[in-house]
Amino acid sequence: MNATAVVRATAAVQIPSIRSHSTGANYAASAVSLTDNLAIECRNLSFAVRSRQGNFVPILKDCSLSIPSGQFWMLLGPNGCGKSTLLKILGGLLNPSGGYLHVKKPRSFVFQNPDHQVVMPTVEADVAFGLGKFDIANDEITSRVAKALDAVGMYEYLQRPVQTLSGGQKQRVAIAGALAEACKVLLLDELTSFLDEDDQVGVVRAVKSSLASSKGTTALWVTHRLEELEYADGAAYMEDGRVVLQGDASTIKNFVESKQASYVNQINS
Ligand SMILES: Nc1ncnc2c1ncn2[C@@H]1O[C@H](COP(=O)(O)OP(=O)(O)OP(=O)(O)O)[C@@H](O)[C@H]1O
Repeated sequence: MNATAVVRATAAVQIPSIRSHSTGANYAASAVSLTDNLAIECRNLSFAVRSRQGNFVPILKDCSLSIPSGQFWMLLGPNGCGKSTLLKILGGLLNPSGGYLHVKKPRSFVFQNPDHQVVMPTVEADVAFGLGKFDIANDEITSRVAKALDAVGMYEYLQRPVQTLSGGQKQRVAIAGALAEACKVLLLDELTSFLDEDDQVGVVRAVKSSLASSKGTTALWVTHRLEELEYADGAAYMEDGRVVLQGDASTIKNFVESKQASYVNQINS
């Protein structure tokens, strides 16, 4: 598939549902890749929650998305359309009710509020923290931490206590933690929503430059900010639980702007 082509997100392949419904707890995601070039591939994903009355409420419906390896993509759409839900499914934090899912691993999820994930006393200790689960030598840990902090422009903060960092600097440390673990897919949920304008630009640029210095890491970034699209290789737009359009960033930007203009026209007429 041409990565920059605009693709109407329709279900090209009919894949039977793995479950007809789910709270998701015991879904055994059978990961099958259609194409090795894709870091993320989902087709006809569905996800439902159970209401207090016991009914299943669909959140994702026939949701399909393909993201090539090594690219920086953004996911946009109106409030409540399902962006965070899709991201959590891609990150393995939620299990889909049905459909087809492939995400390259290891994958890392970076949350909106950096205070929830930057937890160690110093920057160096925080980035090294996640490496404790691997059987690697101290020299290798030191080297990975240095490279990851360098990739997000934070190497000079190595010894800084984390409580002295700005929100954007904490976000970058959280991203460095994911990069140090050599993640193949980086999932970032509205990182810039808590940040001032300088920090917002710093974080989005850090992701962009860290992908350039990594070996094929792919990032998917949920945002409401159209101006961030200038950093993206591609983007997808969701409405009502499904991706309605995916393609190059400028096409998605034009699409969203024309939707906004037609909405303004409607309320003015
Ligand atoms: N556990 C849940 N129980 C009930 N409804 C849920 C649950 N999780 C999500 N929803 C609903 O699913 C829909 C999609 O939520 P989600 O957070 O994925 O949207 P979003 O596109 O990320 O929204 P926003 O841009 O406002 O962050 C919303 O209507 C939300 O209220």
